[in-house]
Amino acid sequence: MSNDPNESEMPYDSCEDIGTPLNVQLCAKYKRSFAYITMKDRLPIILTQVIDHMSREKENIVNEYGKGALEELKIAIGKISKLKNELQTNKPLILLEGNASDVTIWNAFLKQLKDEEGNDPRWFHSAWLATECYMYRRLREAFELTDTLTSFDPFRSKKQAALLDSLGTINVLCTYVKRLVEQQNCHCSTDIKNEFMKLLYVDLWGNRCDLSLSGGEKVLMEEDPLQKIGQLTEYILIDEAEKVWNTLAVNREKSDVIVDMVLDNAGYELYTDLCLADLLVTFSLASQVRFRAKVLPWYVSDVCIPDFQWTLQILSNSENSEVSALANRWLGHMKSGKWVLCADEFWTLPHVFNQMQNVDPTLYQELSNAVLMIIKGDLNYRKLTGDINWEPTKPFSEALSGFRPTNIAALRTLKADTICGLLAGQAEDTAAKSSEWLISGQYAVVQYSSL
Ligand SMILES: O=P(O)(O)OC[C@@]1(O)O[C@H](CO)[C@@H](O)[C@@H]1O
Ligand SMILES: [Mn+2]
Repeated sequence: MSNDPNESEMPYDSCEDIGTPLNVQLCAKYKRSFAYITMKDRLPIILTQVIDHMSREKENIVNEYGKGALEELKIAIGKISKLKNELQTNKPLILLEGNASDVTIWNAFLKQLKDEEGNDPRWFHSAWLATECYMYRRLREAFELTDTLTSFDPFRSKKQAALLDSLGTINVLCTYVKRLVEQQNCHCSTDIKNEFMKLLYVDLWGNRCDLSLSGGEKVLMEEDPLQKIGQLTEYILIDEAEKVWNTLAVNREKSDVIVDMVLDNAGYELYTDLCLADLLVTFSLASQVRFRAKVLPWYVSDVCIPDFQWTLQILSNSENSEVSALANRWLGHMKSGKWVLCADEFWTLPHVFNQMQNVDPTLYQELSNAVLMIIKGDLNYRKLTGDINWEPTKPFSEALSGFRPTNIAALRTLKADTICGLLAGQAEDTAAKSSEWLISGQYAVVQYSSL
């Protein structure tokens, strides 16, 4: 039993004082896992911040959502407080209420989520992926069941601040991208490849900006991203960017070349996604980019439809003429159909990706029509590789366990204790440099799996 005085009050009955065993799904019952730290400390902090935000902003919320919102705010705060208590006292996960389209799938999932002894699922004793996704879905339920707050996003102000706090870096990147795409005819294919690689790495490191990991604390971007990527090469543990380029180059200027970009965080990361997507359509590496956003507020900073639309709008109204011009160019891509914004329920279900073909065959089929899926971020990587504590040298394509709708590029900064595809000894060498290498966001991978 730990000597943590707080812990003795919490019934973490059979949490084991070990790390996650090999080839087992990440779970908070292993006290030396990031799952345990997340469940015990990080998620309660995020829920507390939501409650504080709602209390502090109640007048503004009532102004925006109507006076009926005041009473419903109080009820929602009560539900979120109850959710936090259930989590902290390791209670069984209860079924979702309401008739939202995903409730049936969620509840079927929860009913099969028994533990080894066939007991009901609990926060510290069921798969971390399931319980953390469940927390965000229960948070959504607190608003979904109201009359006035059904569209309330408790993370909206944080996501908007994440963009506004990065305007310095955005301005620098904008100057570079605007000049690049406006001189589109004076670049030979070598140039285009070089520019693609630069924006791919800028997009990769944009994933460091994640408010879930930071527990909602601001993540400021202040430097020149193009300079910065040159200094970060050593932190890319696996770099298959060349294979990503080759998949695009071989299909360049063909018709019907679709690239799906599965988005992660709003703010600066989304801006880097848009910059990369502009290069893809401008230099005919893709005839269409389909952005895959979330249908509900997710892991604090993930992109929902309103966040995407707000980002384009706020930038198109920027006082900086270059930022405004580039954003208007992007609104043009949306209007022309070169860019499409999609939101699919699957990305906010608890399922790992190799279950997609059964759970959402339509989405799987759609993705199969793309030449490439660019999958952003840590949570998506965890779902992609089954959220299993693989041997670090497990080949990436094997870890996908049969999920292969098309060619896949995963761009991830490491923020959870699972990895695959490393060379022999690479995990040990990196751990010797930084004990937090798997969870700090300091290291990254660009991993590729061909169809
Ligand atoms: O997917 P993202 O935004 O890159 O990271 C999501 C994250 O912050 O949330 C989970 C832990 O709470 C981990 O997957 C990771 O640390
Ligand atoms: Mn995220």
